[in-house]
Amino acid sequence: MLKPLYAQYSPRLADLWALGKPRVVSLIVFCAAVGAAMAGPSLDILPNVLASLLGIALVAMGAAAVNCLVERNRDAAMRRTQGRPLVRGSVTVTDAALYAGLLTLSGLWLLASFGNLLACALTLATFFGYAVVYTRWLKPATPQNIVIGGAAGAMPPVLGWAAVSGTVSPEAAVMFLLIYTWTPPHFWALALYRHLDYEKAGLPMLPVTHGAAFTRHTILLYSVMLAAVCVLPFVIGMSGWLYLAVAAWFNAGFVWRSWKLYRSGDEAIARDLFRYSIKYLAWVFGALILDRVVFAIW
Ligand code: HEM
Ligand SMILES: CC(C)=CCC/C(C)=C/CC/C(C)=C/COP(=O)(O)OP(=O)(O)O
Repeated sequence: MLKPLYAQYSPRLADLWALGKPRVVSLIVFCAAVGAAMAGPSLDILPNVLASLLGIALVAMGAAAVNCLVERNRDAAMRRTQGRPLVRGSVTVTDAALYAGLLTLSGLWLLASFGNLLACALTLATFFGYAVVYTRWLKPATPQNIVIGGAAGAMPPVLGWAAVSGTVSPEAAVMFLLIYTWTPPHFWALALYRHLDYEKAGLPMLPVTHGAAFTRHTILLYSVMLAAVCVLPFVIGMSGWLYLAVAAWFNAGFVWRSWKLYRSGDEAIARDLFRYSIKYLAWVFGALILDRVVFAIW
């Protein structure tokens, strides 16, 4: 006897969870939370802020699931992504589409109901920027994909700020610039030691189109630009000396690793820089909050 279709196939929760790229999204939500905290919310709107952050998390996971859906054939060609649920067939295309739709719509509903329309509209635009513009058009079209598409990834603190204040401000723009300048070296470090994957998938990433030496040089230039951008929160009076000290320490580590990579081209150094880039962003955004809290208590 044939079993009903759903008895033969049932997506495991762990597979659906993986589709939303939870580790990347956790840092995205942390940056959104810092953006929200920097806007100075009063305690009585805390439930609204938490609901808005949950909304941002759900839309970001929805966007990641759409990315996995659109890229399932490219993912099958790359070692790093071969184990993804849609490649293994542990989640069907229909289920992934329904899941992505459910996450995105419930996230947008939370933002519209407990945040405000500006935060909801900006989050929808960010979803479109990553899931459609970057994934569908930019990624296969140009080695500048990450530079242009990075604008979507840089939005989370702006979304957090907008959810609290209902506006966008120079402070939010500075936090945007931090992630925007950080994204290319974050990604190109990984692309350097995964260039064979990208070649196989036919994606025009910088190390594939312009070679490793050019990519290493560009990473170094971006890391110097990033160090300059990192001073901006202090310059515009948004943060104090504590932020500046932590940012200076982590920027020194970033430029030092980029310099070593530029000089040697060793793949182990590229791996180290990629891992460090994640720690870097968490600490620099953490320092924005730490600085605020310490000086409020002082
Ligand atoms: C369009 C911009 C971005 C690109 C192209 C990009 C690319 C990547 C890639 C290819 C990976 C490896 C993922 C894996 O091994 O499965 C990765 C990992 C990661 N990215 Fe990004 N990234 C971008 C933006 C961001 C942003 C904005 C954040 C956070 C604010 C972020 C945080 C992370 C984290 C935390 C990981 C590690 C995930 C893990 O350990 O599994 N990325 N990124
Ligand atoms: C709030 C909101 C809607 C945010 C959306 C922005 C977002 C999810 C950015 C994530 C960036 C990311 C996972 C890049 C991975 O690059 P890739 O997709 O090229 O990597 P892959 O090869 O691992 O798929």
